[in-house]
Formats: sequence, C-alpha cells, structure tokens
Amino acid sequence: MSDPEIRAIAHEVVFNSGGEPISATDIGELITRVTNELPHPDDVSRVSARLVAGGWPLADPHAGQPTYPDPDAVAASVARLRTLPPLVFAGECDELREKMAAVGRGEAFLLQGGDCAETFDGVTADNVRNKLRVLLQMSVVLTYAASVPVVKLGRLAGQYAKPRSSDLETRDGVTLPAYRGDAVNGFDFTPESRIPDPGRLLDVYHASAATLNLVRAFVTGGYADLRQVHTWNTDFVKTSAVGQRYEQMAAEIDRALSFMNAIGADPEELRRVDFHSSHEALLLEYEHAMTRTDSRTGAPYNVSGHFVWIGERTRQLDGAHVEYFRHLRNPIGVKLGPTASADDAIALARTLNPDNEPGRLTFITRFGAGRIRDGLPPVLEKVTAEGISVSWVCDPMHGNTFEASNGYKTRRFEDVIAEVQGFFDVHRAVGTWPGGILVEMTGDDVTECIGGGEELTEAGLAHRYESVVDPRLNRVQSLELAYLVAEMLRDA
Ligand SMILES: O=C[C@H](O)[C@H](O)COP(=O)(O)O
Ligand SMILES: C=C(OP(=O)(O)O)C(=O)O
Repeated sequence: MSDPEIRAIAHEVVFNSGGEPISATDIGELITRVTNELPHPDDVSRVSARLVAGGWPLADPHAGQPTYPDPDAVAASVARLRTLPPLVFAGECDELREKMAAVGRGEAFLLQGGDCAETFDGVTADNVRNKLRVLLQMSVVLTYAASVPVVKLGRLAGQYAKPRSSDLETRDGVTLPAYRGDAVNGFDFTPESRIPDPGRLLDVYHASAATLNLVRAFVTGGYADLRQVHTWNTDFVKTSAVGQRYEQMAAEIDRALSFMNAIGADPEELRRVDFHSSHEALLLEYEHAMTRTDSRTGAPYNVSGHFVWIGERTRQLDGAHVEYFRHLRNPIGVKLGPTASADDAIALARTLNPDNEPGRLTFITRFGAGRIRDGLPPVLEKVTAEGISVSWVCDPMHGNTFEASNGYKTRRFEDVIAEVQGFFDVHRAVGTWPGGILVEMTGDDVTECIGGGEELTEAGLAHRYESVVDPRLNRVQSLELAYLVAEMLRDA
C-alpha cells in the first residue's frame, strides 16, 4: 500500500471522529477497525505511526497525559484526592532536601531503587518487605565497604504511572491504547481494560498509603535495626556467591556491634534508618491534587512522595511539568538523556532552582553505557562552570534497554555496570562528585535482566519475567551491583 493510500485511510479515520480531536482510546479502536481493511499488518503500524506522530489532532495537551473519556469522573476523583490526608509531611521533605544537599557537597551517596512500575496487586507485605530488604542490604554494603553515608530513597509508594514511547500497542494485529501504569489503565490486553479510568487515581492514593505505612513500620519498628543485618540475607540470596560475601561482611559488622555493646555504646542510629519515598510525578491531575500548602511556611509541597522527578519525555522547559515543579518545595529531580545539552540543563536549573539552593535539584543522567563517556562531560563541565548547585545521580537502566531475540524487553547487567563506571570516571575527570544511583530492582528472584554472576541468558528470561513495563535487576544482581559500586566509591 502506498503512502498516499495510507494517508487517505488515516484521514478517513480522523474524519470519522467528526474532525474533533480524538483520544488515544478512540484511535486504538479506530485502528483496530481499519486493520480489517488493510491487507498487510505492517500497514497498520504505519497508519498508527502517522496518526500518533504525524501531527494529527490528538486530544493530549500535556505529554504523557491520558485522555479520560469522562471529564466529570476525573473531576470527582480530583476533588476527593484534595480532601485526603497527606501521605508525607512537608518537614520530612525538608529533611530529605538537607540530605540531598549533603549528596551535592560530596558528603553522602544516594541509593534510589524500586520497581519500574508498581502495581496494585503488588501491594502485599511480602513484596514490600522484600524490596526494602534488598535496599537495606545494598545500603549496608555501600556504607560498610565504602565508608560513605547512604541516603536511602525508595522508588515506591507512588510509582504507578508510566510514560510510553507509543500511545498504542499492537499484538497479533490488534491495536489498543498502550498500558500506562496501574494509575491509568489495566495491563490486560482488552479494549475495556485499556480505557483510562480516573477512579484509579484514588487507588494510587490508597496503594501508596498502604505501602508507606508498612515501610514506616519496618524502618522504625526494628526490622531495619543494624543488628538484623544477618536476617536480611535469606533464601535464594544466602546461597549465592554474593550472598556468601555479604554473610562475611555481616559477621564483621556483628563483631563491631558486640564490641560497641561491651563498651556500653548503643546509638539510636543503629536501631532505625531514614527512608524516603519517590516517584515520577507524571500525572498532573494526581500530583496537583496532592499538592498542599504547608501550614508552617505557606509553601506548596507535593505530599504524595518526598522526592518527585520529571521524566526524560516531559522535561521541556515550556512544558506543563516544568511549570508545575517550579512551584514545589520538595527536593526534585530531572532526568537527562542523550539529547540533553549543557544549555538545556542550565536552563532547567535556572527555572527549577532560581535561588541555586543546595539539595533542591538533582540531575539524574541516563545516557546509556555507550554514550555516557561522550555525552556527560560537556554537560557536567558547563553546568559546574556556571556554579550551579545540583546533585548528580546515575540511572544506568533507561539508556540500556533493548529487545532480546525472543521478544523480551531486557537490559544487560554488564551495560548497567559499564554506565555506572562511566559515570564515576567522568565525574573523577571533571572533579565532581558521583552522587548516587537510581536503579530499577526488585526483592524477588525474577529473570528480567541478562548477565550478572548467575549469567542469566536470553533463554532464561522466560523463567520468571514479571515486570509490566521495564526489566528490573533481581535481588542477587542488585547486591552484586552494590558491591561493584562500593568499589567505585572507594576509589572515588
Ligand atoms: O520506564 C520507562 C518508560 O516508561 C519505558 O521505558 C517506556 O517503555 P516503552 O518504550 O516500552 O514505552
Ligand atoms: C520513565 C523513566 O525514565 P526516563 O524518563 O528516564 O525514560 C523512569 O525512570 O521510569
């Protein structure tokens, strides 16, 4: 089928909607209909591509925002969200900002981790505990092996919305709106499930509240007590090579604790940890409804998470997300991918942190293993030369995703390590502090990223692939990463 013919069909699809802007949901249905008229499946994706990317009138004023079929239902959810209690306190966000300032000064290291996309079904005690457990293990490894204070930040209790590279997903010739996270629509591949449902925004609130409640209980109620360092090392991890290495370290920590006990030292810091929550603040309806004026200072805080970030796809200087974030008092992050120039970064910093306040702004770089050594230096050098106060964090996941030969979306553990190593090397060369890592990981024994000490192969991906969007490091890979990063930190 020729381009003009495809264009004609696409035109017809648009005019079938009466010339009105049409939503992603409608497009999904229309394209499924058009599919029946097209002789070859490739033509379907060509039509989709034209509809979505070719300047057709999509009713999607803000990048990454769903188009809800019923505006009244959205208004009702937003109105309800506005009445609900905060999930975090402004004072806690201020504490985290202070900690991020220490990261920016090179006095601490950020460990930020959790699922790519949380799911409502994943809100179980086991799941939350497993994630927390591996974060605690990673944090102890980094602190003990590198003697650097670690700021612990969960990518959890709010990470329910995902930006997608395509509005549509096609399976076996059927095209539907893409899954955008449990905050928006269902993962099931049916037209009903993929319709954006604003009732889910309330589910996000309740799922986040339940998760945060449990995390708070774990970190203050004894589970995070350093004397539990052995009990975090359980089941499949304990028998792995890295689990045994951890066991030796835990024994050393035990001896040190016994010594402290013998001399009568029992600092409170050993009994509990500071732990904060973070997510990408993508859905403006939700995030805005969860923004409250702090009674102490009169300043607006997003009270759905301590730290929120702007994603790579929504960091346009004149975009809705930058405009929203500029008013918040929370510590905030911005992703910088390979297309970000030094001038982009400087303009973002000037807009989002006009007072150049330490701890307020974090740049999370995600260039990819093959590009970080060329892409990061010019940005880092120019931002530093401008005297901009920012913490630098490496996301070694999002620039390293590819589709395996068997169709699974995956990442190579080796690429993840190579990007972190590149990040450390570039910072050392420029004379700046490699402030932390943001990783997509889970506390379970999943098979989503290939490589690592257990040498997971592409064929092995099928064994236990559970992520609904991007592949995560499993618990053994996460611990291996922590040891490798600890070595890099020691050298830094
Ligand atoms: O987590 C990040 C993004 O949501 C994800 O990488 C997008 O994936 P896609 O390219 O499959 O839409
Ligand atoms: C979508 C994400 O990353 P990025 O914006 O860097 O693609 C993410 O961290 O979930």
